[in-house]
Amino acid sequence: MHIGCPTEIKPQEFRVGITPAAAREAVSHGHTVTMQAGAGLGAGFTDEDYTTAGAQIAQSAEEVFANAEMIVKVKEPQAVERAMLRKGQILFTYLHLAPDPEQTADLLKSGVTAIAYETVTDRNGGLPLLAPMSEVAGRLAPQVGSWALQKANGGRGVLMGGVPGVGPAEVLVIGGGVVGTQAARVAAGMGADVTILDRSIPRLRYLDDVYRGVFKTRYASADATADLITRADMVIGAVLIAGAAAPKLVTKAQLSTMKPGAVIVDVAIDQGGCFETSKATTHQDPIYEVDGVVHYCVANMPGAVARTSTLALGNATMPFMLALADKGWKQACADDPHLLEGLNTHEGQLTNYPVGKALGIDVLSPSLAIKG
Ligand SMILES: NC(=O)C1=CN([C@@H]2O[C@H](COP(=O)(O)OP(=O)(O)OC[C@H]3O[C@@H](n4cnc5c(N)ncnc54)[C@H](O)[C@@H]3O)[C@@H](O)[C@H]2O)C=CC1
Ligand SMILES: CC(=O)C(=O)O
Ligand SMILES: [Mg+2]
Repeated sequence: MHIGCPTEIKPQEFRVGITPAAAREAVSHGHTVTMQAGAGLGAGFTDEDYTTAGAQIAQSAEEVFANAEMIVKVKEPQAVERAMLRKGQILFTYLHLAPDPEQTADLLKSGVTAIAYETVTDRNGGLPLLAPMSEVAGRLAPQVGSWALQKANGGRGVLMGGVPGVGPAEVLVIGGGVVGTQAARVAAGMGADVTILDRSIPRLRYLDDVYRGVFKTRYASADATADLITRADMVIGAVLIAGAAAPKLVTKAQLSTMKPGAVIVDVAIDQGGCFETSKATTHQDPIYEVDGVVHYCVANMPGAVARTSTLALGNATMPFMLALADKGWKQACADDPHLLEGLNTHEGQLTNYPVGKALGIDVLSPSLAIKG
């Protein structure tokens, strides 16, 4: 199969969809890999690293999109990229369609067969292609949040760990999955007083057992959320219902109950965000203020640490990319029901139920799509 990997064009996105190691494996399986010139530079990989691995270099994105049977990327295709997709082509990348009707309409119109990293599952109920980036974003969240807490950035001027005689920052993490756990670990490591809220009691039990008091856990009732946000210096949004639009857990009216200069880091922004006042921002202009509360809502946080993120994402996507290339998407998805859950669009039809529900679009069952 001819696999193509363009340079990411989302603002300040420095990751790349294929590492030289993944290119080498694909070539050793008999596939052709074409990288857009310079695609790996932001992550520290030169064109020579790719040609040494057996890949070819194309001078433009147009050339990559025109020739590849499968496009492997990181972020959702931007409008100019969507215009280059076609029926019969596979797109393997993050999509986050539930909060994005425009992108969904374009993908359906193109006829492309789109497999979204974030809805591929594993046998433990996890999301193996989201998890590595959730680990990165979770570990970054207290780091960017503590920067936003500084006075010059509009924050309360509170130091995460406090100092002897002065208490630490209070950090509330809503959602104790991959992002939430990593965020809580790092915030606690910085010396903050951390509480995790989750709706899953088994998950709270696991966190309590494993972390033994490094942070506190609370059940995420609306009452507990309303109470804890009034005390927090930083609130990190980390909930997910796979594929679906994020539930709004803090309303605009509730912001006035928070401390002036408190910081919200809404990591769940890529699924629409879990604060009513969240809107996606970029690394170039990451924060804004609503009712005295600083909001950080960057939808591609891992792009900030592109080298680490590219290596972690590449490790996770490679076996799936190889299966798609070796067998073709229909056989690969027929053999692996977890990969089939990644199928979001095929030949003009939506094939993911939570996305269909969020957008009010009829869904073709993915198991019928592979038979068609
Ligand atoms: N902004 C960015 O750059 C990035 C964003 N993300 C996003 O972060 C979000 C979280 O991802 P993961 O941690 O991997 O998901 P996960 O599935 O591991 O964890 C989500 C947690 O939220 C909990 N939850 C669901 N509804 C809840 C509610 N109403 N109240 C409290 N808890 C609730 C679940 O029980 C689960 O423990 C996703 O939207 C993901 O796409 C991930 C990576 C990068
Ligand atoms: C998960 C995601 O959206 C990202 O890594 O950018
Ligand atoms: Mg996005």
